[in-house]
Amino acid sequence: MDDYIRVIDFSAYSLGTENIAEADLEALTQELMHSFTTSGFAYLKNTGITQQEVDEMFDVNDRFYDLPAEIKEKYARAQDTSRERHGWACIERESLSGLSGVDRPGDLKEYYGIKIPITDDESWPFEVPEFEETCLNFYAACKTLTFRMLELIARGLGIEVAGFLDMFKHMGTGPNGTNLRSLRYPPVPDVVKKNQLRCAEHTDLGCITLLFQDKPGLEVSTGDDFVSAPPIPGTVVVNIGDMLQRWTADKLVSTIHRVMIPETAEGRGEGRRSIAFFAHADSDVQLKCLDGSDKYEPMIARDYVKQKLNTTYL
Ligand SMILES: O=C(O)CCC(=O)C(=O)O
Ligand SMILES: [Fe+2]
Repeated sequence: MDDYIRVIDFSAYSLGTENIAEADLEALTQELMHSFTTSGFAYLKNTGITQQEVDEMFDVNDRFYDLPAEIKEKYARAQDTSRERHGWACIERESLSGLSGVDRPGDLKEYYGIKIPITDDESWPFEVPEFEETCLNFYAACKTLTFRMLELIARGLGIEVAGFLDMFKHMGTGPNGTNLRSLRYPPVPDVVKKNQLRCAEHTDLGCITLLFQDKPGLEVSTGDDFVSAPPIPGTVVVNIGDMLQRWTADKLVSTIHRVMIPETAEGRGEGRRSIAFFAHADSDVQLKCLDGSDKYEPMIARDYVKQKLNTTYL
């Protein structure tokens, strides 16, 4: 099972590299496709996103989370369950168990969702002056890395690269559900509700997720069991979401994962932080099986997201 979530060296196509040799691109494509068609998960090392950038994101988000609740409340995300919204969500506001059909209490996490461009009724927390810039820079880096992966995925699927990338052209600028989310799991309270987890088992609903984490707790399903996917310094976890599984007629797999409550008293006394970048196709894209089959009915991305999100807010 050691090989279930492989570490892939992305240095040939890391951010900032140009003029990549065809053989390197092909090798990387094969490695990614192996992981995405088996466990649906991989670690990428040497992506070009540095640990310093990740630490700055953790730091600036901590400064927001450390504000009094009444200030954070000003930045609460709109209670609109039909789409991703920009803003903060308090502990137990969301249970991702809805996505897997299991009944659990709200997750023991708070989060801030960055969904750009922001709308007239949304804002950035001015109490943490560097928040907006740090988050926007990190979003840009995640977007570039995602586009590189989408390009390799298109190659791996044998479809036209430019046409596929065009279906993500509004990411960060227009109608597209992509969002960057920082998550903070507080030290576990003395009393925990029955069946409550830090993050309930679920599959991600978008196309590709990038995940940066500072402590163990993440577990990935193998079908009949779970394996842990602890942080490996200098790497980012990448996984496939439901939208891409459906779109590829199940060739790429979206795998169940969760974040458990630590078993030891020491672990429970510590908080945990993560940052997830959920990349979606443009909202008006028709998700029609890319292999030309009719395994799934064509569906508009916006409607797909709406249907999934309706299950997660409490
Ligand atoms: O915090 C983590 O490590 C994972 C969170 C997650 O899977 C999610 O928010 O979709
Ligand atoms: Fe997830």
